[in-house]
Amino acid sequence: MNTIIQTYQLTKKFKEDEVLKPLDFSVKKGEICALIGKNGAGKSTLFKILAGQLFPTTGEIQLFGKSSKESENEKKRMGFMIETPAFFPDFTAVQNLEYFRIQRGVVEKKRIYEVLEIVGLANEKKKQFKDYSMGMKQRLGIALCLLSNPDCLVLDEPINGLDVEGIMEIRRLLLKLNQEKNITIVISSHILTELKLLATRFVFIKDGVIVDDLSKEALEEKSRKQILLTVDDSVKAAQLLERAYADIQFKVLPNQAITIQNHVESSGKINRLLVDNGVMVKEFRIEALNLEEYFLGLVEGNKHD
Ligand SMILES: Nc1ncnc2c1ncn2[C@@H]1O[C@H](COP(=O)(O)OP(=O)(O)OP(=O)(O)O)[C@@H](O)[C@H]1O
Repeated sequence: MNTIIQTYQLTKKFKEDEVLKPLDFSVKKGEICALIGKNGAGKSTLFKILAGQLFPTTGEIQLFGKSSKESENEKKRMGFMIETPAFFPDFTAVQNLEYFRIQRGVVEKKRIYEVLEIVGLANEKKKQFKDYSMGMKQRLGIALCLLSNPDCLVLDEPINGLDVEGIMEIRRLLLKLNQEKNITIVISSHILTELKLLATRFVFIKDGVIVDDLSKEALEEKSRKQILLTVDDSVKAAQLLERAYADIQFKVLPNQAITIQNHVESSGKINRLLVDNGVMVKEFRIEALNLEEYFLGLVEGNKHD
């Protein structure tokens, strides 16, 4: 069974507010799948539904090929960190994990020492949770997810608020879990540069809709180039572009400059479109696009600065 998570036409409404539109989201075994979207795009809502913390309004979820109604055993193969767990501030890592181990009644005590070893906290025997750095706290959260020996981890913004060192520690840990322990990972974050270093697949969500779904290679290929043009009337140029290409992704920059992230292969037609409609094109070139701009183009849509 290669598909670990699959949703079919999953929707979620809060009163009249449809925050997930019919969503087919899937994760395959071995992937590190990044879920990328702006605040409020629906990432946590999707994760909470997968974790069983929220009910979907409509739609279906399968975990490891079993429908959610019959997937009690499959749920145990998942580890979720959706909010930072409520650890006891005065407890050490071992005491905190022991509390949750007993509460969940899942595993032998020796697993606590194994997971602390995995997340690099095995030597922090005496330190209380309140004296941990943010990175250590997040790693303890991941250790808690690992207690039940899951095959798949779902982590909602695990690197939020961490400094560079903390982020690197989490990256190393997640890569180790994926590559050495064969754990599939789903991760959301706003730190795009970090996701690029980590993820093998990129799913972009905007207003509850998946707007793109790319492998690492496809993302690199797709985001390689953009058109940069300078015109005498960027507002008119923007209107012409929108009218000619419904799905065009572009940004209007200061000084009458515009960058266009897709339709790069139609650069000649775009130039002619503008000129034929009375826009003076002062500069027109194709340049390399960095990945951040591609990410932002997708999750923000056309942006007029
Ligand atoms: N319990 C709730 N009741 C009503 N609206 C909610 C509830 N939970 C989330 N929402 C709304 O659903 C939308 C999606 O929220 P969600 O937390 O899933 O976004 P997100 O992509 O995780 O954002 P962020 O990056 O800020 O965490 C938002 O408009 C939010 O206000």
